[in-house]
Amino acid sequence: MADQTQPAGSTAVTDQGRVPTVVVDDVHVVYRIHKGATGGTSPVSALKRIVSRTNAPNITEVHAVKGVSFTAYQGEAIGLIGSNGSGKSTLLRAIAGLLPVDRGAVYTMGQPSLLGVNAALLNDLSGERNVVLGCLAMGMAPEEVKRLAPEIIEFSGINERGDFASLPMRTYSSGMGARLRFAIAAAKKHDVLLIDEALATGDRKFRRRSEQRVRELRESAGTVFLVSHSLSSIVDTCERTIWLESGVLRMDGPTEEVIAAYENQP
Ligand SMILES: Nc1ncnc2c1ncn2[C@@H]1O[C@H](COP(=O)(O)OP(=O)(O)OP(=O)(O)O)[C@@H](O)[C@H]1O
Repeated sequence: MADQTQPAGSTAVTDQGRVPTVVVDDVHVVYRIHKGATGGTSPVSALKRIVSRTNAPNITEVHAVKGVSFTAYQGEAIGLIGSNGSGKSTLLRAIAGLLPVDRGAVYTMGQPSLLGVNAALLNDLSGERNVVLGCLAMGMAPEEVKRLAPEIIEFSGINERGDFASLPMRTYSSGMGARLRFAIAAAKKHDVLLIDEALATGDRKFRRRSEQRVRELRESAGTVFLVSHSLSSIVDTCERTIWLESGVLRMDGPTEEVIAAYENQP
């Protein structure tokens, strides 16, 4: 959701001259899972319910994010940590505007870009074609795409073991696909870039390159969020970290302090 209280392009400067890019205000996200009275949501069970006129499906609720609030500023890289199922990916998707919030609100500068390992590229098209489509979809001009495409392919490293850029993406390993997705998204300057585990999928050499790129994106005044189970990636990339547990914000502060508390929990 875009900030409706600020006209586009305005820079409300608060808190010692820092420019806020994302304001998360008491956000709750609830997933509603439809469980059929006769078991399941398949067309077969739905038809059985219709024919037998049994009750509408039961709905189970999962309250994945519970009242989270924080403000992110321009130039910050913020790590999101927490155990499995603590709500990290859900919060990122809510910031990206891909999930509706149940209560509270998210205000962002521009449209945040979510870079996940599942970001959509077309498997039947070559890496090269996906680079072009991905860049056009991010709003780049065709000349800019033409200029940047070789750099993106090189950054992704997919051609290190042969000419994979001209082969369909379905021939890529999952790591190669993730690297290409990262390379495409990182080619553009984003006001707010959300990265979900993408760095963890590359090999060591690629990880170093991508961490360097995250630093550059930060320096070009964007805000970067990084969800990762690799605490070393978070330490190397982020100076601020938010720790979520069971959907609740447990701690928000300098990375070393938050990671020390996370590692020392009983
Ligand atoms: N599409 C969905 N439908 C229903 N419940 C979901 C869905 N996605 C996530 N959940 C639930 O929401 C909660 C938070 O999940 P989420 O994926 O945000 O956690 P996470 O911290 O990113 O986990 P992980 O570290 O394992 O990736 C979990 O209880 C999960 O079961």
